[in-house]
Amino acid sequence: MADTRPPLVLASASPRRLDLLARLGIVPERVIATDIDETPYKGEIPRPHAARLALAKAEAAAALAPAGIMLAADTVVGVGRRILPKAETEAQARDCLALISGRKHRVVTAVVLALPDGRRLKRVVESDVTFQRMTGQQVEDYLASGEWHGKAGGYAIQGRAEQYIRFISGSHSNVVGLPLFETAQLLRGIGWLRP
Ligand SMILES: Cc1cn([C@H]2C[C@H](O)[C@@H](COP(=O)(O)OP(=O)(O)OP(=O)(O)O)O2)c(=O)[nH]c1=O
Repeated sequence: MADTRPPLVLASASPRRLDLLARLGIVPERVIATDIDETPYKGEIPRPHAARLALAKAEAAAALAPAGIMLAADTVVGVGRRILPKAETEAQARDCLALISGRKHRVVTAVVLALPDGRRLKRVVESDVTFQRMTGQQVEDYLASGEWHGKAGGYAIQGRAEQYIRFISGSHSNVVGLPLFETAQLLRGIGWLRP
């Protein structure tokens, strides 16, 4: 039977999100990389920040592909009320690691669907990640790997950082960048995926 569903557009430049979607059996019709300002507002805390940016990415893509269903997400690493940066320099990554080493932090991913009829659906998912206390040598080794580059909180659970992660509470895919359980639920809710 012909597929009459609106095309699904991934509003993200992240190769990880494409890979995660593939695990739901989904290959988006199109990928639109958005370029929005990701600077937190003054005093903005992780959860509303992630939700605001995911919606902004969805809206930016919807303006380019109004007939499609936009799927956008934003992942933020928070320590308390503080939002850690996407580490662009080694110094930033070092600061992030110093903050998360030996303690628990929160990873928040907001997922937004923007539908052609104007509806906007959102789920915000939180996972807690506990790092062991990293030795100075471990920090140096990790920095030398370069895996921190461009990553929220200065690490990527899907790489060698996982050896320092003692415990995770919540969704692993959420930490990587797209919570698969909730994303599938959203897509089933609009009838795009079979129940
Ligand atoms: C904590 C953590 C973050 N990250 C990364 C994923 C993202 O690159 C980054 C969060 O930034 P995002 O702004 O959510 O995503 P992005 O810049 O990769 O893509 P786009 O904005 O186009 O959707 O942190 C990991 O890959 N693994 C992890 O364990």
